[in-house]
Amino acid sequence: MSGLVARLVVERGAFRLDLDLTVAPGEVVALLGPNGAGKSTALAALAGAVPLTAGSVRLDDLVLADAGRTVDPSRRSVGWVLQDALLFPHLTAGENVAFGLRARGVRRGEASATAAAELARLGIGELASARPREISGGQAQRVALARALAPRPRLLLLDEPLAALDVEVRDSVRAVLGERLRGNDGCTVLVTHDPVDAERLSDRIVVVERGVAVQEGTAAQLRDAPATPYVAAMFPV
Ligand SMILES: Nc1ncnc2c1ncn2[C@@H]1O[C@H](COP(=O)(O)OP(=O)(O)OP(=O)(O)O)[C@@H](O)[C@H]1O
Repeated sequence: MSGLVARLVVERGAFRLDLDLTVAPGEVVALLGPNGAGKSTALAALAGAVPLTAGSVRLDDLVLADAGRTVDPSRRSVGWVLQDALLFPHLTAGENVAFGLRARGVRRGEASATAAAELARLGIGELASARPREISGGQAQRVALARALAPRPRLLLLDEPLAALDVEVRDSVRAVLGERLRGNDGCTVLVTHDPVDAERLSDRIVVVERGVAVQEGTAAQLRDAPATPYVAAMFPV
């Protein structure tokens, strides 16, 4: 079966995450939940940055992780974007985007052409030669998204990618990201505590509270029949 099929069991002190997650190719699934629910832990486990206590992560035909084992990062087709762009300050925007492609063995000319095309898709083609200190926070986050998307990862992990942005900038980056995700054939998992991000960017929302999924569905389904007070508060009628 293609796509992501994961059972994530992670124990961190007193906290236990126990989450089943499947994402079809082309699908965007949002993990929505309050602080400390385990969303970032789930994403880090999918990325191989946190070991599984039990369970497994399978992406297409490859097992990326199971208890006590993760596949070498070079064999994982995974892109990860965090709240802060974390660009390399000494590289231009185009070089930042090309970096991941070069690391995968893509030749310099092809990597820079692909990087330029990806920056253009995210609406910042004119910034390819700019350095991170010359661009705004919203532009930097678009560069970080371009860097993750350019190698066409089979799995894209977005951890609160809009949370650090001002409201107006947030709306425009959300719109461009939504458009880009609609044309993406990989699996995407978006972590957010913002119901607007979840509703606008995902096909399906999984609500996580205290390490477990309490409900899943579209925003309309969650609004119609909220399973917990948190879901009711996030999706008022
Ligand atoms: N490095 C760590 N070591 C031990 N426990 C941790 C570590 N990181 C997170 N935790 C614990 O794991 C639990 C889940 O945290 P996590 O960051 O995954 O939640 P979250 O839903 O992403 O919340 P937030 O929105 O606040 O980031 C919390 O109880 C937290 O204290």
